[in-house]
Amino acid sequence: MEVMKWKETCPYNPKLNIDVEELYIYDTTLRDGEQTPGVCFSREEKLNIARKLDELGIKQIEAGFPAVSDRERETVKEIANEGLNADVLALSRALREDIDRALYCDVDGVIVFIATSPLHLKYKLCRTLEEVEKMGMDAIEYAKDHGLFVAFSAEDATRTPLEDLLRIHRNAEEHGADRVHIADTTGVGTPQSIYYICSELRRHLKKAHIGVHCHNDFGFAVINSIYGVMGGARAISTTVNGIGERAGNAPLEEVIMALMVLYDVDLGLNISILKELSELVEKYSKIPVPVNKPIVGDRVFYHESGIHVDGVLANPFTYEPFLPEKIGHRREIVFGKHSGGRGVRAKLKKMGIEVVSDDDLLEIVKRIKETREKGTEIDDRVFRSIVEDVIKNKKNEGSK
Ligand SMILES: CC(=O)SCCNC(=O)CCNC(=O)[C@H](O)C(C)(C)COP(=O)(O)OP(=O)(O)OC[C@H]1O[C@@H](n2cnc3c(N)ncnc32)[C@H](O)[C@@H]1OP(=O)(O)O
Ligand SMILES: O=C(O)CCC(=O)C(=O)O
Repeated sequence: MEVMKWKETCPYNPKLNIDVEELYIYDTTLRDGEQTPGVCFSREEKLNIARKLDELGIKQIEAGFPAVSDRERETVKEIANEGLNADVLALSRALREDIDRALYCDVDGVIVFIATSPLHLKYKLCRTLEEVEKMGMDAIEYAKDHGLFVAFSAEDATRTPLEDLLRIHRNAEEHGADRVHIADTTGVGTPQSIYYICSELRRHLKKAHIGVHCHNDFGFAVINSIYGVMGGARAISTTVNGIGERAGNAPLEEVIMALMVLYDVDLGLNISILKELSELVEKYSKIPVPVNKPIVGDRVFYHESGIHVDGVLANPFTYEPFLPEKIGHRREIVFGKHSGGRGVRAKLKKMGIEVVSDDDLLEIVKRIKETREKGTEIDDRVFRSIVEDVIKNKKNEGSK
C-alpha cells in the first residue's frame, strides 16, 4: 500500500543527529508569552492553554512565575495539579523565597534565572558577577534539596563573556542543575554565535543538558534555536504564535514544523491541533496573528495565482511544503487579478457547471480580473454573478 506523503522538502537539508527522546520543547506561552505588554490571561485561559499544550504532547510547560501575584501562584498550582502528562515548571529568581513559592505550587521543576552580562550586573542588579554566581548556586542547591528539576538560566547569556558563562554553567552543573540555559534575552545572537556558544558549553559540561531561550528581535529565534540544537542543546524554549517580550520568542508552531518538515525529526507530537492552539492563544492574548504568519497564518495555504492554482490542483506539493490538514489548517483557492483559466474551470465544476466553452472561460477570467482591478473582491457571490452574466449574454447573443 502506498503511504501518503504529507511533506515535500529540500533533499539537501542537513540531518539533525539527535535522539528525539532527549529533545525537550519547554513552552513558555504562559510565562514569557504572558509578559507581552498588555497580555493577562485569566486562570481559566491559562488552564485551557496548558491543557491544549499537553494535548499537543510537549514535554515541559512553564506555567508561570509564582512571585508575580497571588492569583498567578494559585493558577500555577492548579496547572501543576491538573494531572497533565507534561512536566510543569515555574520561573524563579535566584532567591529562596521564589523557590518556596514554586514549591507551594507543587511544580515539577524550576527555571532559576539570574543575569550574568556586565550590562545587567552594573545597571540592573548592581551586584558583582561573584555575588550573582553565589546567589545562583545557592538557589540551585536549595531547589535540588527540595527535589525539583532545575534548569539554571544565565539571563543575557549572549552578551556575557564566554569564559564567565562556561564557568558559571559548569558550576551550576556541579551544584546539581539538570539543565543550563543560554538565554538570548534581547535576540542579539545569530545562528553562528548560538551554535558556537552551545558547542563550547557542550565541551565544558559533563552531563547537564543545554537549553536555548531565543528572542525574536531580528526574526532569528527559530533558526537560532535550531542552531543551538546543532551545537548540542537539547531543549528549546517556545511560545505559541511567538508571543512574548518585545518581538516575542521562538514560535512553537514554527520550531515544531521546521524540525519535522525541514530537518525530518519525528517529534511524535499531535500536530493536528496546531492551528486550533494558535487560534486559542490568539483569542486569549488578543494579539492578532498576521494572515501570512508562517505555519498558522489564516492565508498561508491560500492560492490565487493561476500558475500556482494549476499546479496545486494537480499536486499540492507544487506550491506547498506540507499538507495543511496535517496541522488542522486548510487550503483555499481564491479568485482575483492573478487568476487563470484552469482554476476557474475547477471552481465552475465544483459549482456544478461542467460545460463552458473556451471562449466563455476566457471571458469569465477576463471579467474576474477587471472586477478585482476595479476594487471588488471576488467572493463566491461575485464569482457566480460574473459567470451568470457571461452565460446569459452568450444566450442572448445566440437568440438574436
Ligand atoms: C528575562 C525575563 O523575562 S525575566 C522575568 C521578567 N518577568 C517579570 O518581571 C514578571 C513580572 N514581575 C513582577 O511582577 C515584579 O517585578 C516582581 C513581583 C517579580 C518583583 O517585584 P518587586 O519586588 O517590586 O521588584 P522590582 O520588579 O521593582 O525589581 C526587581 C527586583 O528583583 C531583583 N532581581 C531581578 N532579577 C533577579 C534574579 N534573577 N534573582 C534575584 N533577584 C533578581 C532585582 O534586583 C530587584 O530587586 P530589589 O527590589 O531588591 O531591588
Ligand atoms: O532561560 C529561560 O528559559 C528564561 C530566560 C528569559 O526569559 C530571558 O532571558 O529572556
